[in-house]
Amino acid sequence: MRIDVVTIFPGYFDALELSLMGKARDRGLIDLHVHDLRDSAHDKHRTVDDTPTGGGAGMVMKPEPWGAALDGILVGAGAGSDAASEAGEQPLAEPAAEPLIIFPSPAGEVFTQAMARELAHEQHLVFGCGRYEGIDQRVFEEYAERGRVRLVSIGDYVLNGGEVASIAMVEAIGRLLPGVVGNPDSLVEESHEAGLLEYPSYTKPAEWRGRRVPDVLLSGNHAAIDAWRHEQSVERTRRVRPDLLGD
Ligand SMILES: Nc1nc2cc(Br)ccc2s1
Repeated sequence: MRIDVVTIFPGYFDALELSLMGKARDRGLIDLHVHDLRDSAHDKHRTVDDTPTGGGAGMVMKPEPWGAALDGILVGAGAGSDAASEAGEQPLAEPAAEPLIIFPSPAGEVFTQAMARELAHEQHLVFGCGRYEGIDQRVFEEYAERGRVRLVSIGDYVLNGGEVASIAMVEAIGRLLPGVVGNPDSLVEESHEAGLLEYPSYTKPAEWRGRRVPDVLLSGNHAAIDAWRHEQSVERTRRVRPDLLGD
């Protein structure tokens, strides 16, 4: 999977050089490209924001730098117009899959494990990280007309920008790609994977500060263990997230 990120704070994405995401990149499972939006701001001061038209507090991200940055990514991916297609000729190679552009936004659809699974099938994702009071609305309109755009929220709270949300989504999606996590079985019984929260986990020692591991887990009776774990998942979900059960 190719992932492009547009941001005024590229340094945030150094976090994706670590751990599993870093290994996935080293192994070519994820091809990450981070673009500084200011490199697409061609005025003398590399301006990316301006005051809100109609008044109001804060600043809004200007459309021109976003247009230059996203065009550069889309045309580079063969998803925008190019000389061959403009000349009406057949492209030499099969055009690349059309990228999906994701703008993290508190006003977006809520990101879920189901969406992570869905997006893990994409060949090319582009994350546009807004800051300030957001991005000029015409950017969303422009790219929704030319391709696929989704505004996505990672929760009902407001961050200072889309970078942290993008990192969260890249990790949630990236870990589902074949070969990224060592044992794919570990993806099956996680919270939200089957619409339930995961059961509590234990390891050695069998007793710690007078607290024993539940006897069933020491029984070797795997049918009983599976039943206990499912019961624990349902009980935890009903207690903590009854909405997931439709209650
Ligand atoms: N929860 C979220 N808050 C924000 C704030 C900004 Br500014 C941009 C994107 C997001 S996603």
